[in-house]
Amino acid sequence: MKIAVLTSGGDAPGMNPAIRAVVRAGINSGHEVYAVMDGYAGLVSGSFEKMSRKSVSEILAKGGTIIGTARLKEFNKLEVRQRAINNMKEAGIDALVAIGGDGTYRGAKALTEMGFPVVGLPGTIDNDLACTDYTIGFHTALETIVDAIDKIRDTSSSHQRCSIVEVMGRYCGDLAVSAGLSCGAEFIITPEHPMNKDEIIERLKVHKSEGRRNAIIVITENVCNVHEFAEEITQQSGFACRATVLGYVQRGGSPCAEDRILAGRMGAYAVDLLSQGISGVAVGIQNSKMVHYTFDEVLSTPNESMQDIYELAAKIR
Ligand SMILES: Nc1ncnc2c1ncn2[C@@H]1O[C@H](COP(=O)(O)OP(=O)(O)O)[C@@H](O)[C@H]1O
Ligand SMILES: O=P(O)(O)OC[C@H]1O[C@](O)(COP(=O)(O)O)[C@@H](O)[C@@H]1O
Ligand SMILES: [Mg+2]
Repeated sequence: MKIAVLTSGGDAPGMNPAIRAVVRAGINSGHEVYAVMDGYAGLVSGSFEKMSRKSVSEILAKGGTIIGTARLKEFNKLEVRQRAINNMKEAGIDALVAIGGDGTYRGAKALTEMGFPVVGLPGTIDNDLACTDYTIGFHTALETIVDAIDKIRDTSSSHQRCSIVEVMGRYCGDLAVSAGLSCGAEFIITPEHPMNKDEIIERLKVHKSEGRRNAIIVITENVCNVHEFAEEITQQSGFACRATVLGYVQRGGSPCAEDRILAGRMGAYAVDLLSQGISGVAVGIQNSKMVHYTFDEVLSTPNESMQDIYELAAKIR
């Protein structure tokens, strides 16, 4: 079988180990493996490169994705996807492994509905996909955030300030809650558990009156304007407050061991599925076991895998 592999949407640490696993497991199972450059854009332009064992050597520790990624709006058009399928058929490609997040899965579902076999791997720092406990990249981004917040705590405490730290996640609070819990943040604000600003300011006043030197607020992006919120806190709470938007630093860097292993397992599992003639599904990890669900199931199921972490953060705050 000729298998193509692509990475799409926001890059995530661990995408390279996932590519490596698909290539190595594919070749070891007697398949040919092709890389598609720059996500769905490469499918549409027919940008394929045959991979060898050597072309994926020394990439386990590299951040980003060596085959590039893209966001291609036009992929929601039928004629654009048809061009992608025609290009794959012309190159003799039988199946595709698409590594990315929810948008990538929507594209993969659409290709599946057009009759082309696709298997999805969850590659996003956001952890915003259902039917998997973790996505590839989540743990590395979490470590980066924890390291940054610990550093912010040092300077915040020295100056007796309150610090707001905005983290990624798009509309999913999993990074914020996990980082907030790990760093003992005084407040964690997520789309799942938003908090009333007035209540936070009241609690900060109490905090200040108890002689506490600083406070950390971890917040998911897209919840509010953190600079305006910092100004309100400064005006009303008694704490001078600064906001830090962590930004793209969270997406870069060498994948942690957990992400490398997860990516390896998922890549090999995807090849096993295709070898068995199974497609139209996305791979996940649940209770340490590899699982697969249809794209429809993943995209229509609420993402509640971290429910217990949200509850724990509330219990031990
Ligand atoms: N409804 C859709 N139909 C077809 N393709 C889509 C759809 N939504 C997203 N995609 C494709 O998937 C790409 C990646 O999605 P995006 O949301 O940017 O990142 P991620 O996959 O990481 O969530 C998009 O740029 C687009 O090419
Ligand atoms: O790279 P861009 O286009 O600025 O997108 C930023 C978004 O990408 C992410 O880093 C990753 O999101 P996706 O995995 O959905 O692509 C989000 O956390 C963030 O909101
Ligand atoms: Mg996404």
